[in-house]
Amino acid sequence: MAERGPSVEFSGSLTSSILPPPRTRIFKIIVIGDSGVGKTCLTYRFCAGKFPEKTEATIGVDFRERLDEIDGEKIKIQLWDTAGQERFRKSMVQHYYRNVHAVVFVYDVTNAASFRSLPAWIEECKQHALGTEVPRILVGNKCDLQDSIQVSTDVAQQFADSHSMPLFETSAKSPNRQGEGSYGSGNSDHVEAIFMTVAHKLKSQKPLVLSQPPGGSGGPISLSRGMSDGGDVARSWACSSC
Ligand SMILES: Nc1nc2c(ncn2[C@@H]2O[C@H](COP(=O)(O)OP(=O)(O)OP(=O)(O)O)[C@@H](O)[C@H]2O)c(=O)[nH]1
Repeated sequence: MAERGPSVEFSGSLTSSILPPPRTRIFKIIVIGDSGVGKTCLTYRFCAGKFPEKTEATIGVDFRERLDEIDGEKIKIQLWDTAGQERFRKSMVQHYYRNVHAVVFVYDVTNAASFRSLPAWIEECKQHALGTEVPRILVGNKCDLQDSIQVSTDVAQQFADSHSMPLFETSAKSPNRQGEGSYGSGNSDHVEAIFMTVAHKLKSQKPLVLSQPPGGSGGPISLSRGMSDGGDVARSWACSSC
């Protein structure tokens, strides 16, 4: 009869010193819309906490990241600031759409053409196999320019409803006008709250989708299927915190 070897019991503290530290989940959120609507400024505002002094047209894509703790879990919110100009997008476009967790469509409330372009941006997402299971939101930027508004909240809301997206109106430049939180008669949302709402939404979807070991971007990235709900996620969520 074979002898049993010594049994080893791990105490809680020993276990925790042996197990690798928990991985940091990464949420990849792409920000798309016409050139000049303020994608760079919005992503900069969220990641750096301020409005950039000067911006230039994005070429290809820029990444901005922010590490947050949501319900006790470290989450890396990775914003992909994509070029609005066609000539700066071409070679990169397929990279934007790989392993995307959420999409932020941006238009400029003072530029009706940027609003009319939205169906084309939605179509581009569709062509890259991004379905409605991937949470999408609509952001009307530059609400600080109250005298130049060309896209009313009503019209934007109808569009958002017809595409099952929550609508947020904001300003990357002065997101809450010294804390008043509103422009004119409408409400405007903080840039911070908008992206955090997306992150909370993603966090509430169970499976690990894209993860990276702690300690930076050098390590391997592992992938697994996400979006357990199966149903039409975009239809079922809205901003609760703004
Ligand atoms: N008043 C005002 N101006 C803004 C706001 N957001 C951006 N801008 C200005 O709009 C211009 C374009 O902003 P960007 O963030 O570079 O626009 P973009 O969408 O990233 O443009 P591309 O990189 O070409 O796709 C800049 O001059 C910004 O200063 C805002 O909330 N209010």
